[in-house]
Amino acid sequence: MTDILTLTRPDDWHLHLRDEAALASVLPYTARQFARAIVMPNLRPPVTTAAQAVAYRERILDALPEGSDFQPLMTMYLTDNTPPDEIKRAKDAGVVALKLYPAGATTNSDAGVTDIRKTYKTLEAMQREGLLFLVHGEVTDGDIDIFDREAVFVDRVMTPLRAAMPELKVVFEHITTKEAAQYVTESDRFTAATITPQHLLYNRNAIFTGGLRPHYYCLPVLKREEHRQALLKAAGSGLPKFFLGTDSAPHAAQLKEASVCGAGCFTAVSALELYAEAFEGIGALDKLDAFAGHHGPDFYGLPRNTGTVTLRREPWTLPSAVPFGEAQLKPLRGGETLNWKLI
Ligand SMILES: NC(=O)N[C@@H](CC(=O)O)C(=O)O
Ligand SMILES: [Zn+2]
Ligand SMILES: [Zn+2]
Repeated sequence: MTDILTLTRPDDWHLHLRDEAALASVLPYTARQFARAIVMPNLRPPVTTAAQAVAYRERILDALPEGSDFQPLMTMYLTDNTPPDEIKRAKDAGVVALKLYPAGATTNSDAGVTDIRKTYKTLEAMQREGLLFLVHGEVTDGDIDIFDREAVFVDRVMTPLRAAMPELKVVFEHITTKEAAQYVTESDRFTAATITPQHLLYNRNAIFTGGLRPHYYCLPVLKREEHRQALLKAAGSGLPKFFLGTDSAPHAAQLKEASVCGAGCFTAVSALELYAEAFEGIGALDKLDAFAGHHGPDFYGLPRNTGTVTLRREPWTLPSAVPFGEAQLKPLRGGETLNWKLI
């Protein structure tokens, strides 16, 4: 049995850092575990211009702990009205990707895209400039069952999008279904996917075990066990199309535990430990290094990190709550024992 895991210093290819006091509270956890992260733009108001992305990057760098060399990789929020010529400015500003939030799909998505065809001119500019397109892959029609929204997105949006924009690099973010895993597995080298720790570790029963558990509620929502098994197979396959993206999404505990609970699981405190548990569960610990440290930078066309991090088999108790500005934040699995520990 392996007791020490040495991994290439990893990156988080899907992360929510928020802003201001919340940003200052959560950033150190990610900066401790990861060298770089793709920072999601769904602030209020969203990050829709290159200038806003540059300003947000400055706020992140200012909030970093002394001596940290963590690097935020910036994204912009695509709207129906993002002008194609903003893409050149984004590229020059070092923005690496734009994010698709179908309007109304998830947390802070009200300014999102109402019909993807409205954005095709801008997507063409991205394809030309080599910016990536990151998609929250759920349709939002009220008549589609929430558990089917990702599978329907594959047919209604992904397939036509790929045909229209064949050389645009697309990351299908936080995939949750066997349909999405299969779609990405069978697609060409321009399509990849991130997978979260919660979708590898839990099926939808986790939301309802002994009562309603808001901290297991994220979007896309946890699915049936057969889907979790398909995600484990994809993550543990060694295929370079699948890589680590925590989707760590902090919401104050008082808002998670309210009559209407925001979507998002906060996993930044113990992300690598949670992935190690998931990979160990399927006997694929040897595949974690490439999933966490190689496939992401290779797909983004960025250098892999040098240096390593070490996980040790050592039981420890995850704090049940951590400060979040003036409020509190409850990590997924808080108060429970984890078997791996980042040292
Ligand atoms: N994943 C979530 O449930 N929530 C994310 C938004 C998102 O990634 O969809 C958030 O910003 O809170
Ligand atoms: Zn999302
Ligand atoms: Zn997210």
